[in-house]
Amino acid sequence: MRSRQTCYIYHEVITQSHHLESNGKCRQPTSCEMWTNRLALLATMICAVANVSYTQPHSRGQYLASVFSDLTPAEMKSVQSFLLEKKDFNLVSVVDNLGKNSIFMMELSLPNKEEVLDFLDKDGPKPPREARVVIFFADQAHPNITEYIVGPLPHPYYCKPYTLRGDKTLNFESRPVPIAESRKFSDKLAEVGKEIDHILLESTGYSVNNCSDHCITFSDNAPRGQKSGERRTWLSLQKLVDGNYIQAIGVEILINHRSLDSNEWTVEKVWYNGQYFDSVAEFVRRYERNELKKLELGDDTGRNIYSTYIPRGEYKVGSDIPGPKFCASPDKRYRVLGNYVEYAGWSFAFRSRTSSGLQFLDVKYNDERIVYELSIQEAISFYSGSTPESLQTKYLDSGWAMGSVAYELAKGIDCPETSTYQDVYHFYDTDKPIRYKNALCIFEMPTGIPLRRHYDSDYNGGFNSYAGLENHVLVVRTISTVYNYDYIWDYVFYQNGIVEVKMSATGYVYATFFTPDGINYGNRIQQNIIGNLHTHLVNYKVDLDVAGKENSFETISLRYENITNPWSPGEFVVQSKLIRTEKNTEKQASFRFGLPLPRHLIFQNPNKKNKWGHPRSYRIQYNSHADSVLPRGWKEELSISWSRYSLAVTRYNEMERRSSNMFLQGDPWSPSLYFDDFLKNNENIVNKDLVAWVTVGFLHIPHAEDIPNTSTPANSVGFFLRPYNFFDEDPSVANRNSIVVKPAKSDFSEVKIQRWTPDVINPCVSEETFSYNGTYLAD
Ligand SMILES: Cn1cnc(CC=O)c1
Ligand SMILES: [Ca+2]
Ligand SMILES: [Ca+2]
Ligand SMILES: [Cu+2]
Repeated sequence: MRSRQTCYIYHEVITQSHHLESNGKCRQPTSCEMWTNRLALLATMICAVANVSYTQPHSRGQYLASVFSDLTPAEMKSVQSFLLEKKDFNLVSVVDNLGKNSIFMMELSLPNKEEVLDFLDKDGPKPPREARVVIFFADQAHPNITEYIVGPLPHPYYCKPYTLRGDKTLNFESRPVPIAESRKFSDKLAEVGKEIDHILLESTGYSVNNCSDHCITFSDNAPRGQKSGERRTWLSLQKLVDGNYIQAIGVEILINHRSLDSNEWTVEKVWYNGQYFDSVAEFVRRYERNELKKLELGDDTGRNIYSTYIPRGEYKVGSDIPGPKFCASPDKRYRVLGNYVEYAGWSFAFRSRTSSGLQFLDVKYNDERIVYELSIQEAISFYSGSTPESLQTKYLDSGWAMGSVAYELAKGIDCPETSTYQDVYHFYDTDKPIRYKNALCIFEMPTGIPLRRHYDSDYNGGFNSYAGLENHVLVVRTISTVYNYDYIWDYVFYQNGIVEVKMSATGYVYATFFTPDGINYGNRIQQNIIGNLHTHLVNYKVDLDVAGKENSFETISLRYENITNPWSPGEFVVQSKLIRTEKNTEKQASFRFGLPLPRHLIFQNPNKKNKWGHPRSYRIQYNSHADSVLPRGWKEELSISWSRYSLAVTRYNEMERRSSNMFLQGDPWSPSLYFDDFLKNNENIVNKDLVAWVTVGFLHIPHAEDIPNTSTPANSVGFFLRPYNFFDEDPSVANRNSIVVKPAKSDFSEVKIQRWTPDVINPCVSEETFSYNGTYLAD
């Protein structure tokens, strides 16, 4: 019997037998229990025949959310076995096989939204589970990358070409660099090292071969060339010490690795101390003849500490005492059932998409859907510099396995110890599913600022009342480490219907060797190091379904008006007036990046009104400080055309599931996905299923304090989804944690405290009961 496989037959039969209410509770307890027992037995038997073990979903919500759950390791293995049996595919292991056919990646392929909604909302059939599989066919007359849909899971019998990218083909050179290819970079460097190690040793004290504790490593950059079809990568040589990313030694090498036979790879250029050479031989010859400006880094004993975490210096007040810790009661106020979460009014499903990262689905508040999908699409960092690598670097991180590099979270540092941690499985550049232990955390926390409060003074040293509500939020977090950088992805669910989406950047900056003109592109952040200017941009897909799928989009701006003062004739009053503008088409609803946005951006259902007659709406509010990274249409810019807009609103289209993909990094010049095409037909967006494509980011000019790491404070960007006349009042009024205090005696010697939760004394709740005085009289 296969392990960890979920079989939901029982639940489906139960649901369809109408013994369950839509909330998953038994309608007629006695007969339901009887059915439950009988069907559980039946289900166990059916599942056993189907060779899968039976797991009972705990709630209807969990059962429904399973339509979005990532592939299980068992499903991945069954897809792999099914494909390996296809003789015409001729698949072999990814290990050490540049020129062979192999499975590169697989992940869940979501069913169409229509089908999913039918299942979620109308008791329709559960759509079959399918995998999207990326295969590198290297061993062909025309090597190609082909994507397939394999299903139904867990026992696949079909394999169909993936058609959701339309007719755009994938250029073979656009494939991400697999580990097997990356290892060949090391081999090539070792080969080059044989010719240049004596120079490296003399110049830097470090070498590639026979180097003991003075070894050289490298970072490879991208894009890998200047035009479509190229695979030419600059390697920047660095000291192999902790924090090698900020330990460049002033040597960069350009490798042409287009051939699938690494013996045919060539070194096309060498850059050394600001000078270019056309070959390794030319470099060695000119060095030996003293025809170049030599590097002299000298003895670096004790000088590498800057890139480490080893404490140095001292605070005024000693920090050798452990700091306060996060404390939570063991009775959690949220429920995590597989990929389904419930918290306060919220419920949602989530998954950790291998290709691009976290994706939230079917996000509901009080059982009403607000967002169908909220997901990361792409994270980029485009650089400037004076060294060949830095002026070339334009990273599109989904080309660097952004979704699959969410590693183990450290309890108490990356997330509170008391969080719920989940393992995540990926099948990416591997021959078997890989478990990423504790790669995702979910926790509730107090924000340390009230959600709302009011102190009602009597303006005479006392008060009429005090009332407040503590602000607790639920956070779902993963952290992707894309080589040097660590991106912390937070999704924060507030009790008042707000969702905050936030990316915080930390980790090592990407830094290059100091050259005098480097100062035009960054700050000198160590003796030999420039921190190069770059812009981080993140694109998100937000498929809001506000009070239904049929939505419209409106902006609100302010305009000054100059009117006659009605109560003082002859006087004029200047004030702001609301300008509400409904945007009718996709082009009207796309806003140039870098230009100020209208004050409010509102998604609404014009046919559903709140109690006060306003269309029920959600608003997107930005926290972003970036400008564009390249002129429109310039070469690599074509691959990030989503970055032309801080917001683009499109009509939902099943063919427009994502704005980016893992192949654009490899060929940004003739992109296999061109976001601007989504807007080309300029569809009408009034009363339609709408999708918002949100771009946020920040300019980063690394400075001395980015050593050793970029720190999270002040390096966060994101946006809020906030209710805007969606409710009739703040829905956090349902929260029972409110506290109201009123004087019980006119001399304030006693107060009356009103509360709706027990006043518990417990170190994780509080160390003393709540008390309040309220007066502000002099002692
Ligand atoms: C190699 N690489 C790709 N992306 C990064 C993060 C940003 O600089 C690094
Ligand atoms: Ca369109
Ligand atoms: Ca929508
Ligand atoms: Cu940065």
